[in-house]
Parts: sequence; structure tokens; C-alpha cells
Amino acid sequence: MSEKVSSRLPVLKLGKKVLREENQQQRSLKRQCDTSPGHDLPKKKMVVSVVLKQSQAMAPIPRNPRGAGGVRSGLTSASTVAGAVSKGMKKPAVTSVAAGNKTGMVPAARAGQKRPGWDLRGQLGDMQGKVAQYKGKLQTLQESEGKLQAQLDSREEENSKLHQRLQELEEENCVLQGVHAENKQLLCQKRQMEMDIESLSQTVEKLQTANRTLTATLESVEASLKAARSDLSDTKETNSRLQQKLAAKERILEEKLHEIAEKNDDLHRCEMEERRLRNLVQELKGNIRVFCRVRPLLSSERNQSERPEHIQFNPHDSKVIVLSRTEESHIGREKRETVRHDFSFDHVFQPAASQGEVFEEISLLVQSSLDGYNVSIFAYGQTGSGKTFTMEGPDNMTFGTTGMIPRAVKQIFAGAEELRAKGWSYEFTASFLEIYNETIRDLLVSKPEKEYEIKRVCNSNEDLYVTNLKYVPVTSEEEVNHLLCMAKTNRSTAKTAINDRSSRSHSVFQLKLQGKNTAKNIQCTSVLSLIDLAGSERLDKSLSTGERLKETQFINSSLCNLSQVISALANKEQHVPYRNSKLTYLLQNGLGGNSKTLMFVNISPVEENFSESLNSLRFASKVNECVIGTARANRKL
Ligand SMILES: Nc1ncnc2c1ncn2[C@@H]1O[C@H](COP(=O)(O)OP(=O)(O)OP(=O)(O)O)[C@@H](O)[C@H]1O
Repeated sequence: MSEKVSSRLPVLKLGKKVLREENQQQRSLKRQCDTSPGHDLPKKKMVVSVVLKQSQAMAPIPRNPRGAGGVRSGLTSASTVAGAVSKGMKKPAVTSVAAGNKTGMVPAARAGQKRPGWDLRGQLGDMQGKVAQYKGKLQTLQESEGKLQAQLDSREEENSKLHQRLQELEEENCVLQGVHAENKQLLCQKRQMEMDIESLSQTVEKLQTANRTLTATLESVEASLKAARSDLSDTKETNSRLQQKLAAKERILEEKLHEIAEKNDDLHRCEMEERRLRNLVQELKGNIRVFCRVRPLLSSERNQSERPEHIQFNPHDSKVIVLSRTEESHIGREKRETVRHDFSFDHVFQPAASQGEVFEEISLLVQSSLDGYNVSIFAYGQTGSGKTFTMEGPDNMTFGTTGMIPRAVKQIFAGAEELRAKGWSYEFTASFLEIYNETIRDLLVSKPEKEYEIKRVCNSNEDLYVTNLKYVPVTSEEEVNHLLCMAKTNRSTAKTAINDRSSRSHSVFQLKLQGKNTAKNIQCTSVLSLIDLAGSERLDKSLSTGERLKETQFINSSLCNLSQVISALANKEQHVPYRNSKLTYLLQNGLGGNSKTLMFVNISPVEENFSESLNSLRFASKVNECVIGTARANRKL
């Protein structure tokens, strides 16, 4: 540097140049500082110099290093150092001047004065002074830095402590928050418990009230119990007395029961005896009995005399009927004579006789079927004589006009019910057929298409049955009445000259009865047959032709066979021609020895029908004379 600067250069001319050199020197010094190994120090010096220059223009830096930036920024730290330097800036300058003086150098120019360029020594001295000054400053700064570092350390330590404390406080806060939450929970629990306590208090209060009530009740119950105990003791005494009486009564009851059992046996014996006697009476009356019934005049027949004179009844004898007619005499002088035909039957019903009166006479016979006897009741007579009316009743049936079949059914079911009390139980099976032109038709089927044949149930007995026929188990009178209605509709009817609704077939209603008395170990079986025969008529009178003629022939043929069978039975002939007609074959068991038979002979009151009536009465009379064996009950012991 000394080589570059010539001490001979004029100072004034060189004034600006010197300054430029000085600046260059400073810059080179600075570069040295930057490049030297311990560059930290020159750097700091440079910083200090920058700060020094700046410090004159800037506002004074606050003394407190914990100001806005604190110790975190190096700039702030440098500012702090600069601040510290700026305070003592004048002192080193003085010292350097003094030092220059001591070394004999030209004293440094006063403030604002420039050392001449040639005064290199002086400049050196200044420079050295400055270096010394800077060194002093550096030392001071280092000391400050040390202090600041210490302060920083202490602050950091403090900070760390504070941080630690903060952590502790946060932990404590955490704990406190937990405690707070716990407190809150406990508060809730406390509130709940308070509510519980309140509710419990109310419950306790209620219980106390209930307890008081119960205590009162208990007291009253105890009082009642005491009274009841006293009553009980009285009752026990009474009971013991009553038990003694009861034992005595039981002994009497036992004796009475024994007596009742004996009486029951007697009753049963009496009942059996009554049955026997009743049937004996029937037998004595004859196994074939004949009732004659004369129907009243119909409104269409009112032109006839009100009281038919050709039929006479005996007011004192209900068994007699007389048919009389004035005929041409073939003997004697009198041209005309009255011919009487006297008949006697088991009963003769006059036109005024009601259905009820008629049934009364046959009810014992019907009852026999419950005792195990086969019973056959049939109606015979000319067309329009009142057979269907007697057996079934009229179309517009009333309680009073109900026919024999529904009345018999009613009595059977009522009788079975009465016998139930005596240990009997019955099962019933109903069937209803018609024999039309010697062909069997089932009246319980609306369109009978099958072949019906009469057959034996088995070879060992005489019981018969009809193949394909509908046998309906029935349990009540209503069920049977329903079947009767069905049969009535299905029955073949056709118009003839004599009767508007003439029955052209024989209708046979059969009710099979099976009774058993389990206690007495008795069983009985019987068949009640109720037959409405087709009208007997003379061919010339009915004016029958074609189909009607054929029907009439079949009807008369079967009735003729019936007559022959009855005659054979009456004459005790070896061969009875049952099989000559379907009717007699079917009624074989109802006409034979083991049955009770009743025949209604129905008579028309019209004089015009005199001959037909006479024929019917003759036929009936013949039947009435028959004595056919002795009926036996179909009973198994
Ligand atoms: N006792 C009576 N009281 C009142 N009316 C009767 C009596 N008997 C029969 N009749 C009437 O006489 C008419 C002929 O009777 P019913 O039809 O019973 O004769 P029937 O003998 O059955 O004739 P058919 O053989 O042609 O069937 C009927 O109108 C019937 O109502």
C-alpha cells in the first residue's frame, strides 16, 4: 500500500484521491477480514462499522435486548451490540489520539479535518488507534456478547424451566380438567341421588301410609280371625255332630240304595212282564188285525146324500159295519129287497174319526217294534178310498191331519228316548221304495237308475234286503220326516179317471230298529213296515187304457197275490207263494209267523162305489179270519 501511495503527491490535489485510497484501504482491510481464517471477528467488525454508520441515522435501539425481536435474531443482536458501541464511540477516538501523540506521530486531524496524504505514519497511527479502538470495542462487544450469551443461556434455561413449568402446568391443567369432569360427573350423580332420595322419600311415605292401612287391616283381620276361630270351634262341634248324623244317614241311604236296586230289578221284571202282557194282548187280538175306515164325502161328492145310507154303523159296537142295498128280488112276490152285508173287524172308524183317534188304536202295535217285534201296517182299498190320507196325511198337512207313518216315527223316537233312562239305546235305519209295475224304485233317490233285487242277507236267517237300495241311518224324527217329503215328491203319481192324484204304485217305508241294553246285556232287532198299497180297482170302472191299463193289471195282480199269500198262511198250507210278487216277497217277514200285521181297509162313502167297497170288505174279512202263528220278539240274551 505504501508503494501505491506516493508521499510526494500534492495534498490538495490529492484530497479526493486520498479519500478514495482510504476507502480502498478500508475495503481491502475488510476483504482481508472476510478471507482470513478467523473471519468471524472482522465480520463482526464490519457489522459494527455498518452499524456505526447506520446508528447515526437510525433511532436509538432500546436497551432492553428482550425487545421486539429478543435474542432470536442475529440482526437484533448486532443492533444491540451497535447500540452498545455507539455509546462508547468517542472514548476510543480520544484514546487513539492520545496514543498517537504518545508515539510522536502527527496528531490526528480534529473532527472534520483530514490528515494529509503524505502523513502515512499519522494515518497508520490513526489506523492503529482505530484498530486498538476496535479491539477495545471488540472486547467490550465480546464481553457484552458473553454477557448476552450468559443472559441468553440464562433466559433459555429460564425458558426451558418455564417450558417445563408450562408442561407441568398443562399436565396439572389436564389433571384439573379430569378432576373437573369428575366433579361434573359427581355433581350429576349427586343430583341423581338427590332425585332418588326424593323419590325414595315419597315411596317411603307411601309405604308408611300403606303400612298404616295394612296394620289397621291386619288388626281388623286378626279380630275377624279370632271371631272365625271361635266360629270354627263351634262349627267343628256342629260338624262332628253332623258327621255322626251323616254316618247314620249313609247307613240308611245304603239300605235305601239296596232297596232301590231290588226295586229296579222288580221294575225291570215288571217292564218285561208288561211287554209280555202287552204283546200277549196283541197276540190275543190276532197277529193279523184289520181296521176298517170309511172316509168322509169330499166337497166334489156333496151332490150325494150327506149321510150315505148304504153304509151303516152300530153306535154301540165299533167293530161292526153293514153294507146294504135294495136289489131286485129273484124269490118271493116282492120285486125289491134290501140285501145286507154284515162285516166285523177289529175296529171300524166312521167318517168323522180323526187321524189321532185312528193312531191311538195302532200305537201299541207300533210300540211293539221297540220291544223287538216285526210290525207291518198297510192300507188296502180301492182308488180314492183314503189310503194315502190314512198312511201319510194330505198334501197340506196340519198337526191334526198327520198320517200314521209320521205319527209312528214320532212315537218310535219318543219311546226310544224314554227307554234310554232304562238303559236302552237304539240305532235306526230308514228306507223308502215303491213297487211300480213289478219294478222296485228307490224313493230316496231322485233318479233311480240301478237294478233293485230282493235278496236274503244270509242263508242262516230269513232277513231280506234290497240290492242298491239306499238305507239311511237316522237319529231323529226330523231326519225321517225329511226323507218322507223326498219320497212323496219322487213317488209316481198319475191322473186317472177316478182319483186326481192316484198312487199307481205300492209304497213301502221301512224303519229298522236295533236296540241294546248294555247293563242287562240284551239286544233286540225289528223292522217296522208301513205300506200304502196302490188302489185296487176294476178295469171297467177306471176306464184304463194303454199305460194306465198295464199299471192296473200289475196292481190287481200283486193284490191278488197278497190275498193268496194270506189265504195260504190262514190255511197253514205247506207252500206260501210269497215270491209270486215283489210285494209279498218283500213283506214275507212282515206277514209270516214272526210279525204283527195290521191292515186298514179303506172304504169310499160314495154309493156308486158300493161294489168296490163290498169287494174290499170281503177281502179284508178274509184276512181278518187268518190266524197266523204267534209272533216272537227278535231278542238276543
Ligand atoms: N179321512 C179323511 N178325511 C178327509 N179327507 C179324506 C180322508 N180320506 C181321504 N180323504 C180325501 O180323499 C181323497 C182321496 O184320498 P186318497 O188319495 O188318500 O186315496 P187313495 O186311496 O190313496 O187313492 P189311490 O189309491 O188312488 O192313491 C183325497 O183328496 C183325500 O184328501
